[in-house]
Amino acid sequence: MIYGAEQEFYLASAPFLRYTQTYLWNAQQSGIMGRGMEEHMEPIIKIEHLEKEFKLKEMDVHALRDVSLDIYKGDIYGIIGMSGAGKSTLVRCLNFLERPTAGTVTVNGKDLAKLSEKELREARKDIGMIFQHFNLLMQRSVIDNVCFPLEIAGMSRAQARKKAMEYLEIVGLAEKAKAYPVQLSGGQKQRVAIARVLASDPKILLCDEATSALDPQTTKSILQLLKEINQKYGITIVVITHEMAVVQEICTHVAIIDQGNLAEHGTVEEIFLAPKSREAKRLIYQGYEKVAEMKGKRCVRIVFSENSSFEPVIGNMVLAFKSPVNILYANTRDLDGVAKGEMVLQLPEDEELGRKMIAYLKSARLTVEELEGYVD
Ligand SMILES: Nc1ncnc2c1ncn2[C@@H]1O[C@H](COP(=O)(O)OP(=O)(O)OP(=O)(O)O)[C@@H](O)[C@H]1O
Repeated sequence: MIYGAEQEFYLASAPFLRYTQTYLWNAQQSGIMGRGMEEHMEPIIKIEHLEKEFKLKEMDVHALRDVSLDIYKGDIYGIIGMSGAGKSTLVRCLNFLERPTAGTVTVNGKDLAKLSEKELREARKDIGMIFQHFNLLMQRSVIDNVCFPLEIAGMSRAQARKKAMEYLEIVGLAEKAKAYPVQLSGGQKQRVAIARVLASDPKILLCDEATSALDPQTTKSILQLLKEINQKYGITIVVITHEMAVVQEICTHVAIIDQGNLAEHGTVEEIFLAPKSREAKRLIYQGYEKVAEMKGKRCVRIVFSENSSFEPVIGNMVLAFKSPVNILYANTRDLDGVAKGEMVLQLPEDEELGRKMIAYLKSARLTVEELEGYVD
């Protein structure tokens, strides 16, 4: 493998462990190493049996229940669920903005609950955060917004400005350095927030609904920027969202939170190909227009995970069984840059024929899942 500037930086300036993690991350990205080898790596974030209860006057709110999750260096981990599911609470527990009621959060090998206030402040330097409403200082120019945390950390003004300009270049906003936040679009404001957080050299970036206030096109460009940052700097990213499209666009992994419980987690591909929990199915099927027509019928969802097309398989099946099938939904989705086709078919009423068709589709190496009973 060829060592680039980033690896040299790690070799020169960081302890062996950090270099090893970067090497493993790069090996994983370049396909040298399979995901299975992670078993031998420590997760960068380890959440074990996390509970969070808010005690209110009128009642207690149990926001998180027994959530356990491992996030590895280089992952872009989506946390998805409905409003009030507990996503923000979970992410705020990762830097102890919220203290868990029970369970442990270990970041970079440190159990956050065991740290003193000073050690916790130190540990938080590795964890950056961006928000839905950008949280910029409106009275300060773009460059001063990026400089602000650097100067607070003790960097000289000249040094801070130099570093801030470097990061404004990275996010494509160097020419707006002297502008004020009020003069920027939503997407530009989020870019400033990203430059500001990157300037502090975080190892982990938490994004709390970072694209929810943006239009679809701007959302795409910000997600693309986050992906570039992940790939270029190896920063682990945790993305909170209620939109499956965001998860599909950039995440490698996803955890689905439902009423404070971890409903399901895995790679985005695993969950997309075969969602198991009701909440995962609801999220995956939410784009289906003809859901009402699927009720009470023998429907199957098939997914192409390879580079081929549905038509010959379906056409050949209809010819082989001499029985038509009804196509209720067909679509292609881009999962982290890889096109996946999905289709919902209504099979014939005849039980035996339906079973044979399912076997036929499976023999064509399609992922086949019976929908009956899941569609609401
Ligand atoms: N500081 C708090 N005090 C009391 N209850 C809280 C507090 N923060 C969150 N909750 C409650 O915990 C539950 C989970 O809230 P949380 O904000 O984590 O959900 P969410 O999935 O992020 O929702 P949304 O997508 O709407 O932001 C909700 O019932 C919420 O009312």
